[in-house]
Amino acid sequence: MLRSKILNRIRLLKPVIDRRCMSSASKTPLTLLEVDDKSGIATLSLNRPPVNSLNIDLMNSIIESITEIEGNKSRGLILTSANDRVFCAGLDLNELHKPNQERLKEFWAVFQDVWLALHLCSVPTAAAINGHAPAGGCLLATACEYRVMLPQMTIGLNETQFGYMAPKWVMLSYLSVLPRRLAERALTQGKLFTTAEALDVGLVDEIAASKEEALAKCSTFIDSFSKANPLARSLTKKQIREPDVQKLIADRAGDLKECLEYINSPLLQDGLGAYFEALKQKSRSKAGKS
Ligand SMILES: CC/C=C\C/C=C\C/C=C/C=C/CC(=O)SCCNC(=O)CCNC(=O)[C@H](O)C(C)(C)COP(=O)(O)OP(=O)(O)OC[C@H]1O[C@@H](n2cnc3c(N)ncnc32)[C@H](O)[C@@H]1OP(=O)(O)O
Repeated sequence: MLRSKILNRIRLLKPVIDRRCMSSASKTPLTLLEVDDKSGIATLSLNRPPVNSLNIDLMNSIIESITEIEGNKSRGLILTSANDRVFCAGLDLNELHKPNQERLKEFWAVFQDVWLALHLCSVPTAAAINGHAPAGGCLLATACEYRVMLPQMTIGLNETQFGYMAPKWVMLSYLSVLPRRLAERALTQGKLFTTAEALDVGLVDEIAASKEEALAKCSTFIDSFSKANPLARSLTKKQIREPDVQKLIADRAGDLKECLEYINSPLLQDGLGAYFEALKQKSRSKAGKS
């Protein structure tokens, strides 16, 4: 009964995700998908310069790739970045700052979809975190089952640093990896963990000296399921993740409404504007422009 319920729910989910995927074709490859013909493991690289910030097109491209990977019977999915400094800079602040309301609704729905698609992905998933992973970038990493990170990077849900509170389902993704007291402290502080700190608290599982080593460690993790029946493994993962997923699926409209109110509030728009300006200023001074 529960199995068919879960499968039906996934089928219900899929049409939403598939329909969204068809709606936008990006001109440049926002994601690069390679399947190793020996191991059968798919590597999905985020490829939206300069920092893989998540806009509608990139998130649709990720969803499309996950749907393709699940359909082509890949043995596993490794999520990584084509950029050697940044894994993913989180949500594209251009989508949140002074947003077009219709676009913001679509943006948020796709944000919900990309988490559901990755969190419920039927094949084993691992993140080779070869760059900084703040906020939404951290969410993509925690949606995966295993995380390998390179040194001297940062990862964490830093929303309170720019005046936001992460949505409930984003917090749940953190709580699926960190003990509650630590997750609460990190969320309220908006903490960005260094690679060493992230390993220490269990936010990441291993550290690798290079991207190649990180990919190899992720492949070893995926190989650890070689003796498990793929369907039984997938159903077991979905059953364990079902309660968290249900909290979003049961009230996607409510989550969207709360997000719109929150993002559009003047206080938050001011905070976000100042934060975004500081980022641009930092970038300009780095490039030697005053
Ligand atoms: C009740 C609650 C319900 C709902 C809640 C409502 C809303 C919640 C909102 C929520 C969730 C938010 C999650 C998010 O992901 S918001 C985004 C958070 N991201 C960040 O804070 C990261 C910011 N970026 C950085 O820290 C750094 O850029 C870096 C560490 C990722 C990389 O540093 P670099 O030194 O390599 O690069 P920079 O010079 O800083 O940047 C280069 C370039 O990229 C621009 N940029 C950086 N990050 C973003 C971004 N997230 N979006 C858009 N653009 C970004 C940066 O401005 C530079 O651009 P220019 O060169 O100035 O053009």
